[in-house]
Amino acid sequence: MMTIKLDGKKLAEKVKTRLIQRIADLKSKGIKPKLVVILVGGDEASKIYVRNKHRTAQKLGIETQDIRLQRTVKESELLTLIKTLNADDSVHGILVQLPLPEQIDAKGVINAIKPEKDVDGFNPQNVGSLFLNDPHSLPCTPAGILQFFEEYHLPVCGKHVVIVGRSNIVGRPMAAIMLNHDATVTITHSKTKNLRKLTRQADILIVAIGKAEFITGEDIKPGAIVIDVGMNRNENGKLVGDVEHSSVNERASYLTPVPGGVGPMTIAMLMEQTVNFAERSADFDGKNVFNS
Ligand SMILES: Nc1nc(=O)c2c([nH]1)NC[C@@H]1CN(c3ccc(C(=O)N[C@@H](CCC(=O)O)C(=O)O)cc3)C=[N+]21
Ligand SMILES: [Mg+2]
Repeated sequence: MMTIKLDGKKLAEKVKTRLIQRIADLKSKGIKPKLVVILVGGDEASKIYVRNKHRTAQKLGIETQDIRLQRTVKESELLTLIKTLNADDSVHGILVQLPLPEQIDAKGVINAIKPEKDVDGFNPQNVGSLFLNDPHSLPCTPAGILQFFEEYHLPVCGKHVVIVGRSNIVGRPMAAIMLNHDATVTITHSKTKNLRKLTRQADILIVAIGKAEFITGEDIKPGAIVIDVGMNRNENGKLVGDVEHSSVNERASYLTPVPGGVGPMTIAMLMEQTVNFAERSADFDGKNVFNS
């Protein structure tokens, strides 16, 4: 079987192109979309993410500000900063890069971000709205994955979607989004018995567990659509996904590459969400109607 590559680089360009006019319209109203990224310490994946976010935002004319804090920063300091950004009308989106160092309670920090500025869609209010099929913002990676299904006209309704991984960032919100699109959803994780028996039943398999090449050709049903969310370095320092592409290729009907698949889409959706939020602030004539 010929496997069709789901090209995230190309699709991300398309998503960004459809933002250009919207950003111009905002600017004619005196509004420049602005995203603030808070970084505490910083691992390798985070650095890639930050670099790519910057480059993309700059090209589009979205303002980004990075606030870099020491790894040893106090939680109270971080919370004070978020409060200031929540109150700043020039800021439309706030993203706190995860993971955070151990001394900081990530849950408390995410809770502190005003839901209307929560571009990641991680705040419990936004998670709840998503689960009730009335989303305010979608987590960027699952939102980016959904774009592939729309772009390539791949039906989701009635399909069996199997998700490997139950993280707050990908697995859980992805399950909610697929359920909202009338899929039958199975979430598998480290405690799942006979996990590979379930992955073989998937019409659509979404893998987000952070284990290099965990899913191989034998683990999928021929013709399945496979979405690889992983970004791991193998022993040679090469970037590899959670899927073994050599064996899944020619067995899957569609497959996202790594790199160039889900990663660029995550960034494109982050930009789109920032623009969405800036438009909402403009619609209300600068007045903050979401008093939270
Ligand atoms: N609050 C928060 N939200 C996140 O969404 C979030 C986060 N924290 N922490 C870190 C992870 C990681 N992440 C990436 C997104 C895109 C690429 C990306 O652009 N990847 C490209 C480039 C790879 C390369 O340059 O080597 C690709 O896959 O093609 C990478 C990593 C978002 N995350
Ligand atoms: Mg990728």
